[in-house]
Amino acid sequence: MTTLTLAVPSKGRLEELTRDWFASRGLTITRPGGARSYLGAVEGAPDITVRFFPASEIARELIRGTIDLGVTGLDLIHETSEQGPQSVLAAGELDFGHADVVVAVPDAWIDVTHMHDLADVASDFRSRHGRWMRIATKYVTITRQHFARAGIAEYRIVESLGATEAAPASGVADIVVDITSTGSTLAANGLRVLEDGVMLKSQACLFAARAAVTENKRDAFIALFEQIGLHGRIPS
Ligand SMILES: Nc1ncnc2c1ncn2[C@@H]1O[C@H](COP(=O)(O)OP(=O)(O)OP(=O)(O)O)[C@@H](O)[C@H]1O
Ligand SMILES: O=P(O)(O)OC[C@H]1O[C@H](OP(=O)(O)OP(=O)(O)O)[C@H](O)[C@@H]1O
Repeated sequence: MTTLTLAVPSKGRLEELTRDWFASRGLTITRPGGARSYLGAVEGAPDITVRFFPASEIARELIRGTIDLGVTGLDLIHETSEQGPQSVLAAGELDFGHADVVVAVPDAWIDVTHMHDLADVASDFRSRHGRWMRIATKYVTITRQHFARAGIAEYRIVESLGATEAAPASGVADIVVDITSTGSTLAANGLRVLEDGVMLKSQACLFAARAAVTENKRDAFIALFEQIGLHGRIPS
């Protein structure tokens, strides 16, 4: 029997929604070893092995090809590989986990409404303040690519793994690149998204590893995709 390895978010906001999504398609994901076990199963489908990983590790392992299928945010695929979605096979958008990766500046920067204004600020920053403009983010790849496209090179990235929106007020950085859905965290921290500051629109997606769709796994993919309503969506 050919086995498919499916990775499911182990924590965070995507965990429950992913399990709900599969359940609504008749696949009940179980965690026989309890909440702290990282191995799972699908009821009635012994040919599927479930592994629980943080969403960011699912992106990494899909790109490496150590798992066959996984659910993660599109933002994390873009962030984990310079090649973005080309580094994996997209199987379906799951219509939850909608959020945008954005550039946001302090409300007080009233003259800065677009990326071209930010380009002016960045090029003057050093002469005015004696240092580069600093961007707090965990989205280093996405920021570099987007700022290069906008012609902005004069900045420094301050890597931030949590509470990124606090960085400008605490003096750790000047602006942020972060993910947002309701916008309330940015607003609560006195930050405003530039009018052309949406860098990426993300949602949770099902991806397959490029190396996974082999001849001997093809039937297993077809059976699973039939069951979850992604008929004809076998990536190739
Ligand atoms: N505010 C949000 N609204 C909707 N989706 C979000 C939001 N924040 C994050 N996401 C999506 O969920 C994914 C995982 O975010 P989450 O914060 O749950 O990550 P995690 O890996 O569990 O946590 P950590 O970053 O602390 O390890 C993000 O990459 C993004 O696709
Ligand atoms: O636009 P909003 O609805 O305010 O959401 C934005 C927040 O959501 C995410 O954090 P999360 O809540 O996942 O926690 P984290 O900061 O620990 O990653 C993200 O990092 C933002 O901080």
